[in-house]
Amino acid sequence: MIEATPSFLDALVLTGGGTGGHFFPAIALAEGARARWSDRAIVFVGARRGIEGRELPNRAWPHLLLDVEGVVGRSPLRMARSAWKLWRAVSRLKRLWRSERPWAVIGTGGYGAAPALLAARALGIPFFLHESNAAPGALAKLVAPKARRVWCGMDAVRPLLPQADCLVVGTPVREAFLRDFRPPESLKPPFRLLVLGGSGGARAINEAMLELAPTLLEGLPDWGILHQAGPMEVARLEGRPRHPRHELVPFIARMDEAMEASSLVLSRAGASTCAELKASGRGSILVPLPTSANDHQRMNARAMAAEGRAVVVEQGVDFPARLGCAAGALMRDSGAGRAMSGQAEANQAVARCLDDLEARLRL
Ligand SMILES: CC(=O)N[C@H]1[C@@H](OP(=O)(O)OP(=O)(O)OC[C@H]2O[C@@H](n3ccc(=O)[nH]c3=O)[C@H](O)[C@@H]2O)O[C@H](CO)[C@@H](O)[C@@H]1O
Repeated sequence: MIEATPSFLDALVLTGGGTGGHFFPAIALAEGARARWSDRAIVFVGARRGIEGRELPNRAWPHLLLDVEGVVGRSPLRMARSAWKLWRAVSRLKRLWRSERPWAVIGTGGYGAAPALLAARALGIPFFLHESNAAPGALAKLVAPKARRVWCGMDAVRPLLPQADCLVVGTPVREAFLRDFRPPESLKPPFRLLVLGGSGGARAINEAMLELAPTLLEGLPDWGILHQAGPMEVARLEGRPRHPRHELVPFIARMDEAMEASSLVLSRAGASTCAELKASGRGSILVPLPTSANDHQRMNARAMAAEGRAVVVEQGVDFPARLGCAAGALMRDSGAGRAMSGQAEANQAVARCLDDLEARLRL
C-alpha cells in the first residue's frame, strides 16, 4: 500500500520513536502544541518498524513513516545497512522539505527521530530536542550542539552535553495524565498490582512474576495482578500455568486509567513510566533494565527512591525471591491503606517546552 505523503509546508514536525519512551513524549508535546496553536499543522515523522508504526495509523495525526532502524550497537554489516537506510530517509526528507519547508522540528529521541532531526540540521530548519534520560542517547549527542535548545528530563544530563544549550523541564506526559488522580488510599478491595515492562515488555520481570505470583496471591486474597507482558511475550507465555487472579495483557492503551485503578506498580524504570508514576501518585517497585545505556534506568530508579516514591529491586541472584519479598510487604501495606507515599505531582514539562519554543522563535 502506498501511503500519501502529508504536507509539511509551515508545519510543526514532531519526531521520536522506536520505543514508547521516545514516542509518547512526542505525542504529549503534539497534544500541547495542538491546544496552543490550533491553526498550525502538526505532522509526525517516525520509523515504520517502531511503536509509532503501530500507534500512529490509529490516531488522527498526519504522519510519515520511514524505513529506518537503530544504527548503533549492531554488527558491522547491519550497521552499514542501517546507515544506508538512514541516509536514504534523510535524503527523502531533504527533497520534500526544500519545497515544503516545516516551521520547526521537535525531536524526542530514538532511532525514529534520526531522519527528521538530521534533515532539519542539514537545511537549517530550527529544531529542538528533548532528552528524558540521565544519559543522552547517541542521536542527542550528535545533533544537540546545533539544537535551538535541548530540553532535559533531569539535571544529570547537562554535563554530558557540554556544547548544548540545555534547559531542565522534566519529562512530558500525555494529556490524560494532566489531571487529578484518585489517591491510592481511596481504593477498595479487590486491590490491584500493576506490572509493567516498558513499552515492549520485560522478559525477566515476566518470568519472575509467573514464578512468584501463585504464592503471592494465595497469601493476599484481596489482590489481583494486571500484568502488561509485551506483545511478543504474551504469545510466548501462552499456555504457561498462571494463577486465576493474574491477568496477562500485551499492551495497555489507557495507562492513566490502569495506574489510577492500581494500588501499587511494579515496573522497569524508563523515564516516561517514572514521570507517569509521579503524575498519578502511585508508589512503585522499580527493576532497572541492567543493560540500559550508561545505566540510566538505575539512575532513574534511584531518583524515584530518593523521593520516597519507589523501592528498587535489582535483577541478579535470587531475583524472583527478592522481588516476591518486596512485593508481598508493600502489597500488605498498600492494602491496609498505608500506601508508599506517591504524592501526585502535576507535570509541567509540556508547558515549559512550548513556552520556551515560543520565546526562542520569538512568537
Ligand atoms: C529498552 C529501551 O530502550 N528502553 C528505553 C525506552 O524504554 P521504554 O519505551 O520501555 O520506556 P518508558 O518507560 O520511558 O516509556 C514507556 C511508555 O510506553 C507507555 N506504555 C507502555 C506499556 C503499555 O502497555 N502501554 C503504554 O502506554 C508508558 O505509559 C510510557 O509512556 O525509553 C526510555 C525513555 O527514553 C528509556 O529510559 C528506556 O531505557
